[in-house]
Amino acid sequence: MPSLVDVQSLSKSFALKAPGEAPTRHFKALDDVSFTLNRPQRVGLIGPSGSGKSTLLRSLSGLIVADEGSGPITVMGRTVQADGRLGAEVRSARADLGMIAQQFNLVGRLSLFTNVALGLLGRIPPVRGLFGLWTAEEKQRVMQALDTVGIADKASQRAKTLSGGQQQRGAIARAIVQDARLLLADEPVASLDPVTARKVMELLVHLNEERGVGVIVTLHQVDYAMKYCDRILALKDGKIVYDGPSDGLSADRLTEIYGPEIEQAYWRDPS
Ligand SMILES: Nc1ncnc2c1ncn2[C@@H]1O[C@H](COP(=O)(O)OP(=O)(O)OP(=O)(O)O)[C@@H](O)[C@H]1O
Repeated sequence: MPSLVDVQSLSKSFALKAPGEAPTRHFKALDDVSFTLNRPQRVGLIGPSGSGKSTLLRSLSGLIVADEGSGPITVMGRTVQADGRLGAEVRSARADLGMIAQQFNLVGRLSLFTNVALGLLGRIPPVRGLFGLWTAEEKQRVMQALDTVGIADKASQRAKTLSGGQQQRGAIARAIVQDARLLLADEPVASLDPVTARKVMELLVHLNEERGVGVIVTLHQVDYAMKYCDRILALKDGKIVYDGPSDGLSADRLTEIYGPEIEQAYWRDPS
């Protein structure tokens, strides 16, 4: 069995330049990052602001192309990118990747139902999706996914009229319909209140435990990462400084990783 995701020697540099001037130097946002998920775990990706978390997630999905010489990134054995180029199999690798961002996950003017049904696009002829010609079985699948995340009653509502938490649940339903094997979530609870945030995190745990979906989630709240994830990857200055079980990360180690930002890294869960 190929690993769910494998990242080898991933580096990503950005040019630093003033407007209108040639780049003066390069800055490494990711520096020789390697890790593997051999089974569907819940990985909390943490680290201070600017440590490279989003850059890593975007590299995993092929939205960012890494530096030349970076080793391959594979998802279920298919190459997303290698040596600074997207792989030939990137489209089929993406079919297994679900993505959730902090905001703007859904197309506002489309109904929640249509947004979730768009998760089918990688697996059906595009023209059918374009005209919304879903089969009865597909419609049922969409409604079941909406039911799983608890917002089936909102199916016909335009996405832009949904609350932030409902939109996040819609994005999770879309990943369910897509039958994603790995979910990449970039600060999915950052703009939510603690109660809604908890519900969204619990849905990610459900996806992982009941459906065997691997989850890599960036979180500003270290306590959320420790509570809901079984593995923590901590980044600092673009390097992995911790990769291990959530209960193996001591408060001292966290303070060392976050520095003065540690004060803001906790969102004390009221429960
Ligand atoms: N397109 C870009 N051009 C130049 N620099 C970039 C670009 N994208 C990211 N960076 C830089 O790379 C570093 C890592 O950014 P990234 O967004 O991955 O950090 P992060 O850990 O997700 O931060 P945060 O927690 O604040 O969201 C930062 O210093 C950022 O300014």
